[in-house]
Parts: sequence; structure tokens; C-alpha cells
Amino acid sequence: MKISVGLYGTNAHQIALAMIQGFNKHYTLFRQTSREAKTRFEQADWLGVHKAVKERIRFYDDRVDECVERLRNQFDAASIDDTTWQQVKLLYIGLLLNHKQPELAETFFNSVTTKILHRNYFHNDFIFVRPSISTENIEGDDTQTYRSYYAKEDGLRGTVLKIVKDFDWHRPFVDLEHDVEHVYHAVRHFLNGMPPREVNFQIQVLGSAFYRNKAAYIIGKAINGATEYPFTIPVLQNEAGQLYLDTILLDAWRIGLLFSLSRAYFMVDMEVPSGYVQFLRSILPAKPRSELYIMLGLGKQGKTMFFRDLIYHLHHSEDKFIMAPGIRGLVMLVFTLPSYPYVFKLIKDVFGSSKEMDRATVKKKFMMVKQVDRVGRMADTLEFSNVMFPLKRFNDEVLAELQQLAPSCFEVDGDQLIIKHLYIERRMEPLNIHLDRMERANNVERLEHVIREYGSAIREMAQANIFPGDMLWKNFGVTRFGRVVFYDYDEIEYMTDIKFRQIPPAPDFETEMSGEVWYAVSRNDVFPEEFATFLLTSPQVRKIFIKYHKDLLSPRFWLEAQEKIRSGYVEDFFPYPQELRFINRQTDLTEEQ
Ligand SMILES: Nc1ncnc2c1ncn2[C@@H]1O[C@H](COP(=O)(O)OP(=O)(O)OP(=O)(O)O)[C@@H](O)[C@H]1O
Repeated sequence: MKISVGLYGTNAHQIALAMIQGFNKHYTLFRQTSREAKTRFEQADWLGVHKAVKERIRFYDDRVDECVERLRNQFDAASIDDTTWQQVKLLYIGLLLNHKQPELAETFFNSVTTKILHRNYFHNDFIFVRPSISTENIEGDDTQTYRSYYAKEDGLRGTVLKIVKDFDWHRPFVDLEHDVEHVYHAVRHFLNGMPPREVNFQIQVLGSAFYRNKAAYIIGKAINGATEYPFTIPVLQNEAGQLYLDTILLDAWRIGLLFSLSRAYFMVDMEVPSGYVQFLRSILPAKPRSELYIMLGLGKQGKTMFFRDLIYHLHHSEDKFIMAPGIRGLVMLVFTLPSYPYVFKLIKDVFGSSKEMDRATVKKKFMMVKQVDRVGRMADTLEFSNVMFPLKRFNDEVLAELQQLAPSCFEVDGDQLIIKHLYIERRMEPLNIHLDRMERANNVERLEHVIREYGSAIREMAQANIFPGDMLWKNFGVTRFGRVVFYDYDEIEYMTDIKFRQIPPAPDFETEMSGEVWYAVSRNDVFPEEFATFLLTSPQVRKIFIKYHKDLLSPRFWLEAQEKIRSGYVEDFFPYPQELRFINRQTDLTEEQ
């Protein structure tokens, strides 16, 4: 325990102020780039979109480091005594009373203090283990998380028109009335006719659109009596710079898929982020708040909430951490808690002999995935340092593997096991296990589906500038929704760094048959003609793969994909099926109404 040196009142106040200033600066910059998403969308600046998402990820750590530095320089942070620290926390709470982002500001406080204090101080007296300020109904007169439309005079079509126009995009629409007609018909079809209107009928729409890649999403819900109908309308832009409504998503689960962690984060201009999260939860009750914060670009808050949920879950469960089912990794040690839908990954001390890389490279690859558009095909990971788990919750096998393969990555402190560096990601069924299961059950339809998905995952990653490196089935997982997603990042490269080559003809028949390689191969050389030999050993699997993805087995696809990326072309990725797009629908818009 450090001893108070007096004058802490003044100091504590100054320190609390420095910390809230640090946070406010962070949120101002975060909001500015999120607000500019609208302009980038209007100007079709797609490369700018990717750059901004990548840069925004760094903002938080930069501001935390800046604040820690200030506390060190101005207040000699290491010598601040315990009483002053406790005082700082109380004064900081005072500064949050009318704050619009108090939960984020608390997390910022934690990020700064945990960089200065020893982990023995990580309890509620010093940091915000529990939130201190409620985020319920923070909105005041000057903030508007959502707009309400009472569709009295305008009718549904008129109201939808007004909703879209209120986003004030400085771009013309190809034919907005026509698109609205599509919306009207899609809703009627979905609901089997329009239900009678109750007195409270209204449509609520989140004030900022959600920007990602080349799309802006309008998100809202209609309320009629006691029933709520969520919806999302993606707005896209054609080559001529004109806008159009691409579809309307009306199934909550489909809207939920937009928020999948295997996609890029949204840019949303939010004054009160907790208001957005509350609204989103009302239409997606099964989505954890942590994941919503992450998808809104507020990763640190997401992580804080994730961890609170995990601790809570540990209190209310009894099962033990076990090794993740499947083929063990050569680089990562992966364990899981059967009752919780995530896996925990740490980088081993020594890698398998075929892996020529070090810990720093592996970390760099994980960061690369955070920064690119994951196009629904690469699992996002939450990165943690010094995570404390109850020791008794680990089974013997996990403890033995930790001891044997990653002794420098953890320590035991009393009844706690502390992991120094950890990635956490959604648990999926490894594709190799899934395939085995389907083959054994002779479920041909499902087999065809996942093999097609596997090829699509490789194709879409390539279009998004990621070459997976190791494409073995075990490195992909199958989600609850049957999507195939990649999760093994240690060998990924940017597509543009790879040299795709054709296998040169063998000098003679004997050499060709010898099984020896007769051509020189450099580090980043890849021969797509070889993929089939390594990946498609089962004839049934090979047949299905070739039916859908034959082009992936020759260099041409890869070279063309590279060319497109180099020319600055940004591919369209639709987080909903093509059949739902208005341009693919054969709706007779003149039918009886
Ligand atoms: N998200 C996940 N969901 C379920 N299981 C997973 C997940 N991530 C990894 N696993 C399991 O852990 C194993 C090793 O994970 P991973 O592929 O990330 O490690 P690695 O060391 O990078 O592998 P490699 O040796 O192929 O480089 C996988 O084969 C799989 O069984």
C-alpha cells in the first residue's frame, strides 16, 4: 500500500480532468471519421472507406498512450498514492454525470489506469469493474438516436420516401418512387397483406445510416400495437453515381447477420452509442451487447462487456475449459468452455517444425485481419492481455498442454490462472469435422452446400485481397447459419504479395512421374494447379468443388483477382442472398393493392 503524500485533492482533480479530456479527444476524433463516412459514401470513395476503417482502429490505443504519457509527465503517475487514485475515480464519476458516452469513458479510465497500476489494483475501488453510471435514457432534447414517423397522412409509401430523403444524401436516386414501390410490395408479401393499423402505429429509424464498404444501411422498426417489425434497407450506388434501394431485409435473423463479427465494422455517427445499442438490442435481442459495440467500431467497450459477460457466465456455470475439438494447431493452443460459444487461443512458445515464423509475425497477421474487410469469411478476434481465470475451471489436459507448449504465456497466482496474451473468437464446428459428419450421414445436400461455401470463402477472401495460405479444411469453421468462415491466420498474405504461377512443363515424362519438383520455387510462389492434389483428395468432394469452383484451380482466376485489386477496384459483397435484391425480383408492382 502506498502512503498518501497530501495535497491529493487538487492532484486527484487534475488527474481526473486529464483523463476525461483524453477520452473526449478520442471520441471527438472517432465521431469525426464516422461522420465523414457519409461523404465517402456520397463520393464513392471506396478506397478511402477501407483506409478510414483501418486508421480508426488505432485511435483508441493512441489516445490511451497519450493520456498515460501525460499522467507520467505531469503527475509522476508511478508515485500517485492509493488514496489519490481512489479519489480520482470518484471525481471522474462526477465528471460523467451529464456525459453522453459514460460507459466508454469508464472503459477509457480503465485502459489508462491498468497501464499504470499493478494488477492487484484491478478491483472496483480503483477501476470500473462495475459500471457506475446508468446508460438508460441518456438522450436529452439535443440528441436524437432515432426519428419517429407517424405515417398518418403520407401512407406507408410516403413515409418510406420521407425516411429515405431525411438522410439527405447529396446524390440523386435512379428512381426512388419505384424502389419504394418495391419496399411496399416486399413488406406486404412478407406480412401476407398489411395488418390493420393500431393507434400507435409508427416507424422508428436510427438517425445515422450504417456505412460499410459500398453500402449505407437504414435500420429501423415499425411498431403497431404490441408488435414490432424490424427492417433494414441497404442503399447502394451505381456506376453513374446514382443511388438505389437494393432490398429490404425483414427477418430479424437476416439483419443479425449484418452484425456478424466476420464482417468489417460499421461507421455510424452516434452521439449516444448506448442509445444505438439499446435500439439494436430491441430488434436483435439475441446479439450480445459486446458484439454490437464491436460492430459499431467501439471494440474496447465490446471487449469490456464481453469480459463482464464471461465472468458472469463463469459464476453461473460449472463446466471446465477443455481443448478445442479437432486437429491441434502447430502455432496456436486452442481451448474452449463447452457451455460458452467462444474459443480461446494463445500463441505457443514453440511452433511445429513446418512453421517458419515468430510470435511477432503471428500477431501481425491477426492485426491484418482486424484491418481488412473480412467480407463475412474471416472470424474476428478479441485480443486480451493478462486475463485472469479461476484455476479450478481448467481440466488437466489443458493445464498439461499449457505447461508443455506455452509455459511462458501464463502464470498461476493463488487460485487464479493468468494468461498473458489471448485471442478470443466465436466457436464454430471445424469444417473437417463437419464434412466427416455429413459424409458419414450421407447428407449429400449439406455436403454440397458446405463444399460450395468453402470455395466461395476462398474466392471472396481473394477478392478482398487476402490469400489464406493454408487452405486445409481444418482451418475453416462452419457457423450456426451454415456459412464457412476461415480462422487460421498465421500464413495469410495480401493477395498482391503473392506470385501465382503456372506449373512449367516437365522436361520429360520420367521427371513428371518421379514425384519430384522439377522447377525452382521461391517463398511467395503459389501454384493453383496443385490445390486439387492437396485439398480435394476425396473423389466426392472433388466432384462438387469442380462443379462450382473449377476456376480456383488455375492461375488465371488468381491473376485476374490480383489485377482488379491493383487497379483499385473494390468488389461488391452482399451480406444477403442475391435473390432478395430488387433487381432480381420478378414482382409485378402494378398488382392489386
Ligand atoms: N473458431 C474456432 N471454432 C472452433 N474450433 C476452432 C476455432 N479456431 C480454432 N479451432 C480449433 O483449434 C485448432 C487449431 O486452431 P488454428 O487453426 O487457429 O491453429 P494453428 O496453430 O494456426 O493451426 P495450423 O497448424 O493449421 O497453423 C483447429 O484445427 C480447430 O480444431
